[in-house]
Amino acid sequence: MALLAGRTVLLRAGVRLGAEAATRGGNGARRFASHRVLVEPDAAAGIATIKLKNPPVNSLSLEFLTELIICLEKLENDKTFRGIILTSDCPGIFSAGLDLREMCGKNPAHYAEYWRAVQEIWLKLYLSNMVLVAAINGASPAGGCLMALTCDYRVLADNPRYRIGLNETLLGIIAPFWFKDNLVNTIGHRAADRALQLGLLFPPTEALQVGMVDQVVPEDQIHSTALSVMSQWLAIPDHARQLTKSMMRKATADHLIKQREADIQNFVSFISKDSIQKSLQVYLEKLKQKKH
Ligand SMILES: CCCCCC/C=C/CC(=O)SCCNC(=O)CCNC(=O)[C@H](O)C(C)(C)COP(=O)(O)OP(=O)(O)OC[C@H]1O[C@@H](n2cnc3c(N)ncnc32)[C@H](O)[C@@H]1OP(=O)(O)O
Repeated sequence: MALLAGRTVLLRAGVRLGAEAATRGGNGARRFASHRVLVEPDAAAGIATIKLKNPPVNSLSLEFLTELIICLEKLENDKTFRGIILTSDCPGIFSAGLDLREMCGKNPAHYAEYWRAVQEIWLKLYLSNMVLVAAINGASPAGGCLMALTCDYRVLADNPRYRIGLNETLLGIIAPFWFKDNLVNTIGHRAADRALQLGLLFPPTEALQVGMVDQVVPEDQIHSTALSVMSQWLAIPDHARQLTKSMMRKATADHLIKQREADIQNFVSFISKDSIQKSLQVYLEKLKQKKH
């Protein structure tokens, strides 16, 4: 995949992305943005803040995931940056998780392409050499929670509506083994067993108690807290921290890498089942009717 600044690019995945915009930020650093992924660089500090902007709920569509993957590749390859703060530009929502419309009423080739992108974003985030701090400023169910779980540190804004967890069973679907592995590594086996089976979405106090997040702070302090955590982590020599991160995470990532194709086939056959399609459609319909 290649990104040509200022041009429209056609990606291997067949997703057409709009032109990349580049402007100068307040500190003179280059600010770049795709349609849905805003990047605010602070070159002097070596930190880039990624703001997810796919309204209304930052659902992870194929196009959105593709933009995010490209953005992470660019930052990973740019020696200026040693840390990323991952946050949302959509008020009250970090991310609603995978886009249910990508998993409903499509063909097997589409499901396979979509799932490969989901795997890719997880691997990119989970194995990033940079320090990743999630500044979770909104609700964060399922795939939204998974993205946060890939980070090295999670700060959650203190608002009871901002629930976080892997709620897949509530939709009649099953979190894949690598979602489970990531959760177990974060909160331990017993808590993950309970949380996954019940599809628990934890409000901030409980999320902190169970270890799903590392810190809960008033909403207006979320970015400053993320910055101060980042500076602690960046005080560690990169090579030592990176090798340690890799030692801690490699086995979990390899578990997926070794069976990526089988995992895709498993997803495609599961999601194509009539009963699963029906459950997802009913769930989507309920979401839509909630307002009326
Ligand atoms: C081996 C097989 C393995 C299969 C594993 C598959 C793994 C899947 C992991 C996932 O991530 S599945 C997605 C799970 N996500 C959710 O359950 C979240 C659902 N959404 C919500 O709970 C709420 O929307 C919210 C995030 C709490 C926000 O609430 P709010 O009241 O602010 O907004 P809404 O009115 O509910 O939604 C606005 C708008 O957005 C649509 N929408 C919400 N979530 C999604 C989504 N995940 N995908 C697609 N669209 C979504 C919602 O339908 C509304 O649409 P409308 O057209 O404006 O009515």
